Amino acid sequence: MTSLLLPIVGVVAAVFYLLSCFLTLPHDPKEPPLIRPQIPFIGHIIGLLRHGTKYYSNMAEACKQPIFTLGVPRGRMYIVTSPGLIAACDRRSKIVSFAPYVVEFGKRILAGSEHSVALLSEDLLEENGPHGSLRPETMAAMHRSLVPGEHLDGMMRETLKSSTAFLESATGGGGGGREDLSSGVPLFQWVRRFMTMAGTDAVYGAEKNPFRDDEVRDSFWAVDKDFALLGLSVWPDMLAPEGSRGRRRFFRAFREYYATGGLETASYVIQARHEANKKYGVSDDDIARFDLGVCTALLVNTAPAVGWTLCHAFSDRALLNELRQGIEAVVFPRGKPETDTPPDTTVTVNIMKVSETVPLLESFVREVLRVQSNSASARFVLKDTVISDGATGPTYLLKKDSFLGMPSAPVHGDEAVWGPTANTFDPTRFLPERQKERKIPASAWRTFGGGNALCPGRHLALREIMSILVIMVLRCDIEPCEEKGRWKTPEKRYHISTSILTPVKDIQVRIRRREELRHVSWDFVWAPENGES
Ligand code: HEM
Repeated sequence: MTSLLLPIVGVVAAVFYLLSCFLTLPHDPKEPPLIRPQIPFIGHIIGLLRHGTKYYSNMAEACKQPIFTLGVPRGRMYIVTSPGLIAACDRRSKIVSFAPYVVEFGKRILAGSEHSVALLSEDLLEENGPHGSLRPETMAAMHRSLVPGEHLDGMMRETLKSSTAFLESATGGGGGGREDLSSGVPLFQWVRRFMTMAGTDAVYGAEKNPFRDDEVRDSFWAVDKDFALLGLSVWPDMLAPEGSRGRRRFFRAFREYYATGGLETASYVIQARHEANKKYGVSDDDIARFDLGVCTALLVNTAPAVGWTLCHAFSDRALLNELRQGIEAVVFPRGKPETDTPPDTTVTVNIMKVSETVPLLESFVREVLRVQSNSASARFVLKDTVISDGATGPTYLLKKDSFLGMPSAPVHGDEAVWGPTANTFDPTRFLPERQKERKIPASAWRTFGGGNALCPGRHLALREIMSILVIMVLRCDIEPCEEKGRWKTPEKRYHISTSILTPVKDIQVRIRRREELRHVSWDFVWAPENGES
């Protein structure tokens, strides 16, 4: 019997050895420690397919390393969880680069022409500087147009015009409103509807915004729904028919937008991007395709972020009261108008002033984004490089052609960084006075990523979220239809296209105007106090 078993064991060992030579790349002891999967070779892939980006958190929790290597067939993935090493990667962001993902996105999701993909692939290491190739030039244009200042203020005015028009007609001026929100709406879906319009009106100009056509709006969200399948780039019409059709409809709408003078009514960010694209010879057809990328960045995170913000605010009575009191102290310096005030009394609310005067608003929104963020900050190592945590920390070799991820969830839940309350929701965490208590490294708040891929839309996103929060807290009450009005934290769905998660099942809520302020008409504006823009 033993004589029979020995050759079998020998053959199995030889096959295993050959497979491991073929499937796994050699691991240098100078690289981050290797975490072997429970199922040889493919265990990490199965884990990622089953758990999505949550798998990084599971592995980080299990191995408790500041950086580690996951071996996958013919490749390696480095996962970074310590803020010091994240900062080191961000400082090398031309080598530990986001650019290859933009090329893949351009190829697979935007279905760009060979010419435009070649343009995106030029000078990946950015050796020719910020004006030497298409991607850095376009990103420079976006950062320039989305920093706080007159262009951003202009976009905020459009956002408010669009969202308040929707909310006014939905929740009604004085009366019930166009929609019967008091009998229940799915909160995240409802928010997504008006945030889609508000965001795209601000960026493309309300007059010719292609999203004014419901079919274009639905087409965009069909693409988002089929994002992973479209990303496979294999028979999109068969595997993702809705997304593929939606993509064609979207491209057609944006070609028409530019052909009919849309650029003249667009915001500065679209004009600046257009100029950069034209400088490098991107065709009109590809410019329309690139706009699918703009809309994805603009909408897929901001809409669920507003949904979560409303959930957190309205599910905690004490917090809601504190937010209301803070906002009302700015809006009604002489006290709330009496209920017998004439019904046409209009109160003008400068949201910019409110958000500057009530620091709890921004602190609260940042905390919502901390707990609901699941960004991956995916990178590709373009050259062998060595990183270390500070001047004296251990060093790690990162090998060329490896994937590197800096997932936000493990850093956002790290007690060594945030203290013992890391895993609880604390709306005051980001208040300026609390920041003095505990020094949080800038690289520990990863909601908007970092390095040269840092989200250029972060100021716009924060302002949009705070504005909707102020409007809803002042005007409305929201309560779930089920569970006798009690809020229940919904289970979250992990996506590959978004950093902010969405609920697996939407929350059915009743939205009503606040009874005691039913007689007030509101005018929400965004205006710098010095009136410069
Ligand atoms: C709550 C809302 C938002 C969140 C959580 C968010 C988050 C992110 C994250 C995590 C990244 C990748 C950064 C990295 O890998 O290090 C990113 C990139 C980007 N975001 Fe945002 N974002 C939001 C809203 C916006 C908005 C409103 C815009 C406006 C257009 C925008 C435009 C972009 C662009 C263009 C990039 C790509 C940057 C590059 O290629 O270098 N985002 N965002």
